[in-house]
Amino acid sequence: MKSNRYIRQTQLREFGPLAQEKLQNASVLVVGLGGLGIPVLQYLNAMGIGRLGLVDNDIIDETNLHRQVLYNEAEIGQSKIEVCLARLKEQNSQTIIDVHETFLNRDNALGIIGNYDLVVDASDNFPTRYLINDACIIQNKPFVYGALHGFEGQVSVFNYKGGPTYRCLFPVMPAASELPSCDENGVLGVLPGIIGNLQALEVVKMIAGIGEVLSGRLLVYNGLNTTMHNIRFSKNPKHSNICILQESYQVPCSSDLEIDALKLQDLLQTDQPHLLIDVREPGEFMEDRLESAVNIPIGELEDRQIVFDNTDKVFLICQSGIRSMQGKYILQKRFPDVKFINVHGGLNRIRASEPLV
Ligand SMILES: Nc1ncnc2c1ncn2[C@@H]1O[C@H](COP(=O)(O)OP(=O)(O)OP(=O)(O)O)[C@@H](O)[C@H]1O
Repeated sequence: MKSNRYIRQTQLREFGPLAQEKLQNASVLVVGLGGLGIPVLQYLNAMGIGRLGLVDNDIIDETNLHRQVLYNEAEIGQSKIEVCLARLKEQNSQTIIDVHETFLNRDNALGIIGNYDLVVDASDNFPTRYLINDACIIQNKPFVYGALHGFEGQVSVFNYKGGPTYRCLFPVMPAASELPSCDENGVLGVLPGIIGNLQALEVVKMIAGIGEVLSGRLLVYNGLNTTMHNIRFSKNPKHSNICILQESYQVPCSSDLEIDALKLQDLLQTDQPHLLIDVREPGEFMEDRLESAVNIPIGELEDRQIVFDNTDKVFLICQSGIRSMQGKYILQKRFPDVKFINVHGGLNRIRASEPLV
């Protein structure tokens, strides 16, 4: 008997029964069953992706519940993958679901990823993200990236039809001191829902062959002022020719290349020559900026001419400290003799500390 299950999406002229059939024939691996992975899986499963792969080895914690909305109170302490499997089966009995009850690592990545058409990175750490990137390059699979920090989220599609990869944008893994500390890992429950849904949409567009895939563009969503910016970037063959996985994927130990945003203003008032580069988009810069900042959007850092004069320190700032950290890597590679310092916490941290007028 013909089912009406997908009729409300097959009715869309640009989508139609053919695209539905493509979803049915597709396989997608989702790495991480947390804040991002759950909305991704619920929608891909509901929309009729034929085969889904789940990877995670975590258990449900009470602090997950405000954003990982598939899990409930009675399931605290239970395996995420088991609970997910049961829920997804209830939701759509036709989907084939593979479970990989493990963390993706250097030894299992190629074996697991090789079985799927594309990968969704819904993890929460840099080693996993770089591992997924490298394994996807080796196996020629696209991967959909999503990341969160505070009220900001990022989405992109890497390695799509030979397009730019994660390393074209962020060549090397940030060092330990450049990562947000544990007490700054807060996330508003709804934000992963928004970012995860954008990831799911990119998956569906790629498989169905509709719309314009977010390849070569980093979408930055700011939940506080409800803005979305696209940062364009291109392929860099230096960073995208990968044939084997690295020996290990670990956050490197680190140095002193970061300053707390609250200390920045004191420092700017000293006589020491400095340059403060704001790597946000021009629209964001016009809305709010520090007085001495010059604006060079992150997408222009690779090519724009920059004059350092006698400056021995260059500070990089953005809204939350994430894009500026990424900008630091781009500039450090271009100008190895200059000291670039990321402003940790960015403008958000400075503005939050100011008294209300
Ligand atoms: N290498 C990996 N392989 C598979 N899953 C991973 C890997 N690294 C992280 N994950 C999973 O990705 C998910 C990320 O979820 P999320 O960012 O919402 O945070 P969490 O780890 O559940 O919670 P918290 O950060 O509060 O401890 C987690 O379930 C985590 O176990």
